[in-house]
Amino acid sequence: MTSQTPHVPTADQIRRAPKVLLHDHLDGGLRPGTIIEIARATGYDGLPETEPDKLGIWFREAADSGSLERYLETFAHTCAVMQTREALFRVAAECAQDLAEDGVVYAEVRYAPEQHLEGGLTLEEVVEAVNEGFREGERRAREAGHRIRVGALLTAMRHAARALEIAELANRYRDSGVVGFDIAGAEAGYPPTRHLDAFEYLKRENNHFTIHAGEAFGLPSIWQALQWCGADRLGHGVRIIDDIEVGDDGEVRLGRLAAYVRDKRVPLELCPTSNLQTGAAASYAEHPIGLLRTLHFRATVNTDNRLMSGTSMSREFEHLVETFGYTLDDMQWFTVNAMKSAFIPFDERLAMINDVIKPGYAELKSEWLFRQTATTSGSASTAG
Ligand SMILES: O=c1[nH]cnc2c1ncn2[C@H]1C[C@H](O)[C@@H](CO)O1
Ligand SMILES: [Zn+2]
Repeated sequence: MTSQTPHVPTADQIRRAPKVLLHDHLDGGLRPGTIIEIARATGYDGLPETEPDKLGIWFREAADSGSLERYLETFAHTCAVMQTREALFRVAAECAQDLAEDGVVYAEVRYAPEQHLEGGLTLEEVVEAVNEGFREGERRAREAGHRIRVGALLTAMRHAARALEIAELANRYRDSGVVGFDIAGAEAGYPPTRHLDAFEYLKRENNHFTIHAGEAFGLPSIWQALQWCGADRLGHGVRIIDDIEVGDDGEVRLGRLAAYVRDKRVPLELCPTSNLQTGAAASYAEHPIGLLRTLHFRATVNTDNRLMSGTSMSREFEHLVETFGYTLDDMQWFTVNAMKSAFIPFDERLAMINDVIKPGYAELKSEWLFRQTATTSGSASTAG
């Protein structure tokens, strides 16, 4: 009987389960206490709160605006305290530590180097400081008994005009810590094709990129990202739901674009909580991730901005487990999907799946079985 019962994970098991994160912004994941300390040290006096708990709440509430543009305004404060080598190193190291502590075993963390030049750093110095911070965070995590690998994605801001330069930067550091490229920022009015030269350059270099598309703007943005720009993955891509029809009888019909995304196994970097804040979805229950998982799209679960959303990988999964009744098998499915879609070489992805992810879930499932057996025999003996 127990073997047919789904393994619904506890909060502790969700935290200990190996998780893979493809979409997380470095400037969206700072510890509130770190923001306050760096602001004091560097003389930034624009913070709306100076006590860590209150500042954390402020970010969550300010980001909870229902619009991507207003959500993005909060990054002025995090970027303001990420303008020196020391600050970038610290933020990156703490990011790797926090993710490892949360059970993330592989992460691709993105940031826009062009937003960290106000203190006089060069683009190269920014990338090197962040890379060194990630290595330090990985080392500290190892010391604390956690295993994590972090790769950087370099983002270009879509309203600016530095995408080719940032793409070239990503290509220069591809063998030293940078695994790919991305564009982010306000989507409406800034279509991906504005930066076609950067994407074409990366394709000629056989490099990888993802594009924020289908978050605040719908199908045309996704279509451009895939068919004009050649994106390997979609940042969000949640609005692909607009091309899926579910009839009253439950019959599902995919439009041409949705069919292409599913047939080609295009990875969707879904970020449920972030979508609730920017208005892309009304509730967890109504979030397209439920249907996309049922239809076997290459869906992955992500945090987007842990500070602005007050979230973590574990919390995202907690919401999904609570809403959709997901089991350890579902968690493993999302995690393997993410690992398959990472930008590191195939053999390294495979090794992560076979040596870390599958054994990790197998262990949790056997724990679960043990617990069930103990409970059943316990109740049997009481009854008897
Ligand atoms: O969800 C997002 N959509 C578009 N842009 C975003 C999102 N989250 C963060 N950004 C922007 C703000 C950051 O300053 C920038 C680089 O990480 O990327
Ligand atoms: Zn994002």
